Amino acid sequence: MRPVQTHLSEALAALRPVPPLDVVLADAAGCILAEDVLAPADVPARDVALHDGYAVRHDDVYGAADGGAVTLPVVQDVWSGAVEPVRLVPGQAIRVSTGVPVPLGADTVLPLEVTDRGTATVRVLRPTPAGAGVRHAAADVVAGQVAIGAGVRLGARQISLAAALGRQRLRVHPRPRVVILPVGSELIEPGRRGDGVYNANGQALAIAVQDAGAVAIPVAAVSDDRATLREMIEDQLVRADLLITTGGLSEGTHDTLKDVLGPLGTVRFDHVAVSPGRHQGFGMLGEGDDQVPIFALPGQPVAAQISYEVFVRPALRAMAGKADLFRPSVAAYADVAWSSPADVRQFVPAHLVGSPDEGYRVTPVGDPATIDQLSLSALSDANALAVVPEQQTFVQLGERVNCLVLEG
Ligand SMILES: Nc1nc2c(c(=O)[nH]1)N[C@H]1C(S)=C(S)[C@@H](COP(=O)(O)OP(=O)(O)OC[C@H]3O[C@@H](n4cnc5c(N)ncnc54)[C@H](O)[C@@H]3O)O[C@H]1N2
Ligand code: MOO
Repeated sequence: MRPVQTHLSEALAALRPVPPLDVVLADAAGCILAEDVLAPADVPARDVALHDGYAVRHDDVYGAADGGAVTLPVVQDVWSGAVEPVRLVPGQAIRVSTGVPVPLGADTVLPLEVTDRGTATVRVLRPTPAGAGVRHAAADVVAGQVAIGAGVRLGARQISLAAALGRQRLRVHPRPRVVILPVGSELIEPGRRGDGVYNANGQALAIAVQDAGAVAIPVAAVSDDRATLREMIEDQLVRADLLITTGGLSEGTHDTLKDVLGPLGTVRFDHVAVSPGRHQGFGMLGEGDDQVPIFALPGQPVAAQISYEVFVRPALRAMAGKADLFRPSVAAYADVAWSSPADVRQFVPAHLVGSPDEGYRVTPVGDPATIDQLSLSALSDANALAVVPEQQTFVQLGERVNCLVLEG
C-alpha cells in the first residue's frame, strides 16, 4: 500500500499555484498577495496635526509651563481637506483640524483641551511638550519601502493599508475554483423524494473547500453510467482549477470512474495506507497548459471528508499560494484506549478538550471498538481528528496522541 506521505507529497509536487491575477481590492480579500506592494509616497505625505487644536511655535507658549497663561492671536483656521501647508508667523497661532498639514514655522499642535478654545485669540491654559501633536511625514510608511510583502494573506488590515497607499487593484493568487462531483446512481439530492442515498458529500465538501479559502462549485450527483459521467466531467473541466469526485472507485461493476478517467488524462488509483479512505485517485486531466488536477475520493461520507482533510485541503492551500498548508495540531493525552490497524495511518473523529496551560485530553467519539464502521454522526460530533501513526497498533490510556484541530 502507498504511504500517506507519498500520496500527499506527490500530489503537492504536481500542483501549481493558480496563476496570479490583478483584481480590485474587494476581490482580493482572503487571497495571497502575489507582488510586493511598494509605497509610492510617504504616508503621511507631510507633517500633519494629530488632533484638533492650534499650531504654534513652542517657544511662544513656553510661559504656560510655569502656570502663567499665554494668549496668542488666532490668525487663520485650516480645515480638513487642506493639502498645502500655510505659514505661521512667530507669536501667532493657527487653528487646525486633525490631519491637516502642520503650518510651516509651527512645531507643536496644542489640543483644544489645553486652551480656552478661543476664535480671535487663544489662551493656553496648560503646558504641552515641544513637538507634541505632530504626526511626522513618513511615520507610517516610507516611500519606496515594501509596505505589504508577497505571500501575505490579505485581510481587512492589509487591504486598508493598500487602500491608504492609493491602490485600487492588487496582484494576487486567485482562489482556486473547485468543482465537486459526487458519483453514484444511488444518490439523490437532499429535499428530493425517492429511493436512494442522500448525497451527503456535495454540500459538505463545498463548505470545506470554501473554508480552505477556495471557490466551491458543487454539482448535483451524477450517475455511474459511463457516457453520462464522461460528458459531465468534460463539461466541468473548463471551469475548474481542481476537480474533486467522490465514489465510484471500488471494485464493483458499477464503479466506473476509473474507466471513464483513463482516456481523459493520467490519473493513478492506489490503495493508500490510511484509515478511513483506502481508495484514492490523483492525477491530471486534459493536456498541456490546460491540465486540471483531480482528486478522486472514496464515496463513503466519512472516508470522503477525512480524505479531503488529509490530502485535498493542504493541496488547495498550496494552489492558493499559501505557505502554511496544514491544520494546527496539538498533542493530547488519550482518555480511553483503542486499537489501530497495523501499517496504516488512522484518523479518528474525536473530542479534544483542554488549554495550552493545562494540556489537552482526547477521546474518540463513539465506541472505539467500532471506529472502522465510519459513523457520520460521530464525525459531526467531533472537533478533532486523532492521528495514530502507521507503526502503532494500540493507543494506551494516558498515552500522547497528535490531534488535528478541526474547530476552535
Ligand atoms: N470488494 C470490495 N469492496 C469494497 C472495497 C474493496 O476494496 N473491495 N473497499 C471498500 C472501501 S474501503 C470503500 S471506501 C468503498 C469505496 O467505494 P467507492 O469510493 O467506490 O464508493 P461507493 O461504492 O460509490 O460508495 C460507498 C458507500 O458510500 C455511499 N456514498 C457514496 N457517495 C455518497 C454521497 N455522495 N453521499 C452519501 N453516501 C455516499 C454509497 O452509497 C455506498 O454506500 O468500497 C468498499 N467496498
Ligand atoms: O476507502 Mo474506505 O474509506 O477505507 O472505507
